[in-house]
Amino acid sequence: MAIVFLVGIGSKAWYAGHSTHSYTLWSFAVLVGLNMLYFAATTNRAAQKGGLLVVVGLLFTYLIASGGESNTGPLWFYVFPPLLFYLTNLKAGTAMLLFCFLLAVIVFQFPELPFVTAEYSMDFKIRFFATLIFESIFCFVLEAGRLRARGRLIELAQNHEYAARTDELTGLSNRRDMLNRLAGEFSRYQRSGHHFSIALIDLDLFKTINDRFGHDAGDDVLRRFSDLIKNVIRQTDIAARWGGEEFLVLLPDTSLLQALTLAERLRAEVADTRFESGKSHIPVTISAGVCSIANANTLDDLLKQADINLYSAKEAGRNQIAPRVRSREQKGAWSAT
Ligand SMILES: Nc1nc2c(ncn2[C@@H]2O[C@H](COP(=O)(O)OP(=O)(O)OP(=O)(O)O)[C@@H](O)[C@H]2O)c(=O)[nH]1
Repeated sequence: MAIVFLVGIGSKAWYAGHSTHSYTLWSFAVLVGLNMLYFAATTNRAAQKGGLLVVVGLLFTYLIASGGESNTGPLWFYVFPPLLFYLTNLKAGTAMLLFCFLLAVIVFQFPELPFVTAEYSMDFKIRFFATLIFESIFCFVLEAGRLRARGRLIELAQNHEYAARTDELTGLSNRRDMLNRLAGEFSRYQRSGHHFSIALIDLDLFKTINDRFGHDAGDDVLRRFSDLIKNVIRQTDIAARWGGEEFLVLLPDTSLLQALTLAERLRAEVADTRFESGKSHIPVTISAGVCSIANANTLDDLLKQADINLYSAKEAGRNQIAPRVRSREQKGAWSAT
């Protein structure tokens, strides 16, 4: 758009017989064009903005010093404040505006300088600065308001995005987020063959806990158990509240045996932790069904198999992990039976 303007006004000056003025405006159009070509070749946005600002600064200095056609050149100065804030930020824009004011002061104060050919009346100079200062302050306030609103919108969007994928009570991922992550991990497995496992965990006899100690105490157990999971899993693992008192842990790059080891560590940790409601001790244990993608064809299969394993852990008396495991000589390592 700037090029069209410069070429158009330059052509008008040409027909009006101001050939020097038109050549200068066309030269600026070429500089703007070169700046765009540079950006197309390098995609360096910062250099492109910097170049454009230099070109625009030079152009406005020329317009003020030469007066343009019929001494109307300084009118173009009013484009500068919004353009500067648009191209830079509040701080840099303000600094550059002050620099432009300085240039205008120099041109107005020293008409004998060799490049200054225009003459302006004192009334014009006073009104020019007054209106420009008013416009600059107005642009600054608008831009500051725009930035504040933008920051607030980004914060709101982030909060909504967080709420949409997080379980409110425990702070873990919710079921929807876990389904997305499972789909992502399954695609990674199909692409690169990286195995992963899941552990479906259920708090044993949770209804009894609620009935004996109250719903708030039950909520507290869910929160404390979630904290335990966060401490036991690796940073790359993801834990989610799958629903009610059921949790699902996704373990990337983990074999079935490694997943069983982790589930067993978590089971032991819960059994060893003292949960309390007031002064009463709440007996809390977990059961878990573990499954590896190596033993399933699809995600549905994987989840079904983990559920079946959880069911057999419950059937076998709770406070245990399935598939059943037996310990090897190495402490902490497990093998499926
Ligand atoms: N406090 C609390 N309780 C919940 C929440 N979500 C689900 N529950 C309760 O969890 C209990 C689950 O009970 P059941 O599905 O019968 O299972 P269980 O008592 O854990 O028995 P098993 O799973 O067989 O060991 C129900 O009483 C639900 O009301 C929650 O957010 N807070």
